[in-house]
This record gives sequence, structure tokens and C-alpha cells, in this order.
Amino acid sequence: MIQIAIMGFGTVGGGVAEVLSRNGMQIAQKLGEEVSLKTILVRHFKDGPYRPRMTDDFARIENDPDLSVVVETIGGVDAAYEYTRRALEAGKHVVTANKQLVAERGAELLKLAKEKNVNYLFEASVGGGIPILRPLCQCMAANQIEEVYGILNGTTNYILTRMVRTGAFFTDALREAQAKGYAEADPTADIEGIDAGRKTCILADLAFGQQVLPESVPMEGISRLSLRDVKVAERAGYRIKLLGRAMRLPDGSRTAYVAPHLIPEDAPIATVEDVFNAIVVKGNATGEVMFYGRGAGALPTASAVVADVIDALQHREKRKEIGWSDNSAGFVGPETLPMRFYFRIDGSLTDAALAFGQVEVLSEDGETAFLTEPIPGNEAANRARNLNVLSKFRVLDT
Ligand SMILES: NC(=O)C1=CN([C@@H]2O[C@H](COP(=O)(O)OP(=O)(O)OC[C@H]3O[C@@H](n4cnc5c(N)ncnc54)[C@H](OP(=O)(O)O)[C@@H]3O)[C@@H](O)[C@H]2O)C=CC1
Ligand SMILES: N[C@@H](CC=O)C(=O)O
Repeated sequence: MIQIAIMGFGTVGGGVAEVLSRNGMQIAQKLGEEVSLKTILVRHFKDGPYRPRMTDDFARIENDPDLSVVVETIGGVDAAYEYTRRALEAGKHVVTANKQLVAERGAELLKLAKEKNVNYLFEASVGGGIPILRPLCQCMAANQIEEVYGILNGTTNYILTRMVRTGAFFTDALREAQAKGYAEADPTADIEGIDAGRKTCILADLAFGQQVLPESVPMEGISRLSLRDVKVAERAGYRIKLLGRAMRLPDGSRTAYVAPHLIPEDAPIATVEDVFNAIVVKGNATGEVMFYGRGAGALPTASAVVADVIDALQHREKRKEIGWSDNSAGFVGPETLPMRFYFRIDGSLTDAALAFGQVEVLSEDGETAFLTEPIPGNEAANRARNLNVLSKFRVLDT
């Protein structure tokens, strides 16, 4: 019998317990041994069938030699970092869904895991239930990865879908996403693109082998997106989606950012709705590969967490080599990347043409909405400096 612990018993932690209980037989068959949930670390005790296993004392996990794997689903950095570090120090494998911790302290924790010859795995930290990190590191290992981009936040994709398709108000759609367990404890991280930014960093770390610091990645969310832009874009054959992107540039440097994009409606990723996420990986041998599935929610996320528990246990003797260098040199901002931009201005087509020359007009009714030719972001900002800009977004041309 293998004994494990869960730290943080909320949406994902509860889902992990449910998957372990529901699929216990299948998991035991894979491992040749049963997995038993022995201890649950909580901050506040809750009644129910798991009450006898709960403790609020981390030392009961740290000092228990019977516990071989610890699942961290607390979230944030403070307690989660402290407990993860101490669990690894104590020689326990740690599995997490915590993208903030992996994006900010992953290189350090992976180094510690290596020193202690244990696994630190985090498949659930990007794309919820979608298998993405393992395929990126293993199935695409023969490639040089050129770019990774995708819809990486279930809450904002859910909100956008509800607003556009059913006319729901932003606040109502957010409340629904929270009730379904999709949103972060502080949903600002979802709305302002920070959660997608952390996931973009993890994808870039693994794809390019070097640390991308979250504070160096420009992150813009959906709070400045108006339904007017969505309608103009749709009439012109585009959908607007929040994308995280990480790219290797021709000179070998790397860039990453998060921002809403206009996407041609015939691109597969444009059709991704509701809580679903999709991640496109471009390898120099495979070309584009797209991964699609539920990006948030208790059971899809728990599926990825429990798969990591199984993987950690299958690699008890020879740990999984996963990681990246903590050297963040060679990261540049995305301002010099040439791409088309969407502008909506309080002004005429003449104003637009004077600033940008050739443009593609999308709408002209008092305000003017148009697409530029491909130009670097810093040049777009410079040319627009005398315009009264109401909205500005990038266009995804792949
Ligand atoms: N929800 C989702 O769909 C997904 C979430 N994630 C990630 O998974 C992690 C957990 O998210 P989620 O389950 O949604 O969050 P929840 O807020 O639902 O659960 C977190 C739990 O941790 C508990 N907790 C907080 N601090 C401590 C502490 N010091 N000691 C013990 N327990 C503590 C909280 O207790 P209390 O109730 O007392 O606050 C809460 O029950 C986060 O990192 C999140 O980003 C990843 C993918 C998808
Ligand atoms: N809040 C996140 C949860 C999963 O990572 C999201 O909405 O995608």
C-alpha cells in the first residue's frame, strides 16, 4: 500500500481525493499496489467523510516516513513554497497544480528535487486536464521548439463565450466561473492575464530550457476588451481570444507575452469556447501540433495531478529528468515583433491612413476600426501617438 497526502483541500484537492477513490482499482492495476490517501492538510477543518484524515499541522506530513508522495493544491507562493521545500527536503515526491509557484520558484524547487533524488511534477499547472507538459518534453523531444501559444485560461475563455454567445454581463459570467471552480482565489489573476502569463512562462521554460521570469513578461487581460470590438471583429471574420505566446526569435533570443488577439475564424483555435483551452506547439520537425481540452475544473485538473502521482511512483528509483536553467539571459520584450494590429479609433479613415498608410478597414461609423500591415509593436505605438485610440489588439497570423 502506497500512502500519500494532499495539502490544500479545495476545488482541486477535493477533486484529487475523488479521482483516487473513483478510479482506485485502475490506479492500483497500473502501479501493482493500492494508493491510499492518508493525510489531508487543511487550514480550516470541514465535516464529511475525509474529516478523520485532516490535520492542520504540516509536521504530521513532513515527519511521516510512510508518506511517499505529497500533492500540493494550496495555491500561491508563501505556505505552498515552504511546505513544498520541506517535503522535498524530507525526501518526498511532490506533485502540484500550482502554476504561480512553478513559474516563480520552479527552477529552484526542481534543483532541490534533483539533489534529493525525488520527483517534482506539475502537469496540471498548465491547461488543467490537457496533457501538454509531458508531450512537450517527451513526445516532441526530437524537435527544436519554435513557438508555443494558446488559450491558457479557462475562466476568461468561459467569460468571453458567455458574454458573446448569450449576452451575459461580465460580472455574472465571472460569478458563474467562480461557482464552477474555474477561477483563482483572487480572480484578478485570471482577468488581467496573470494566470495565463504564469502558464506561458512554464511552457517557455520547458520549450526553450531557460527560465522566463513572470515579471519580465508583458501581461494584458480581458478587462479592456469591449463587446463592440468583438462584434466588429466577428463581422470581419475574426474571433477575439486571450492568448499566451512564447517564441524563439531568429537571433536565438526568446520572447513571451499575454494579450487578446484577433484570430481568423477558420483557425482551429478560434473555435475553442467555454472553459476549454487549446495549446499549439510548433516544432521544427512536427510543424504545428494542437492540444485541446478542459483547462480548469476539479476533475479534469485532478486527472492531471493523479497522473503525476502515478508517474512519480513509477519513477521512484530513477527520477524523471525535467527542468530548465535558472539563467534568464536572452529574454527580450515582444515590442520588435512584426505583426498586424487592430485599432478602433475615434476618428476617420483619413486619420488612420495618415498614421499608418495602407490599412484594411473593418468598420466606419463615426469611429473607424482597421487592421494595419505587419509592423513592430513599438512602431505601431509610435504611429498611433496622435490618434484617439479606443482599442488596440494584435492579430494572430500563423
Ligand atoms: N481550480 C482549477 O480549475 C485549477 C486550479 N489550479 C491550481 O490549483 C491550486 C488550487 O486551486 P483551487 O483548488 O482552485 O483553490 P481553492 O481555493 O479551491 O483551494 C485551495 C485550498 O487550500 C487551502 N489552504 C490555503 N492555505 C492553506 C494552508 N496554509 N494550509 C492548508 N491549506 C491551505 C484553502 O483553505 P481555505 O478553504 O481555508 O481557504 C483551500 O481549501 C492553485 O494553485 C490553482 O492555481 C490549477 C489548475 C486548475
Ligand atoms: N483559474 C485557472 C484555473 C486553471 O488553471 C483558469 O481559469 O484557467
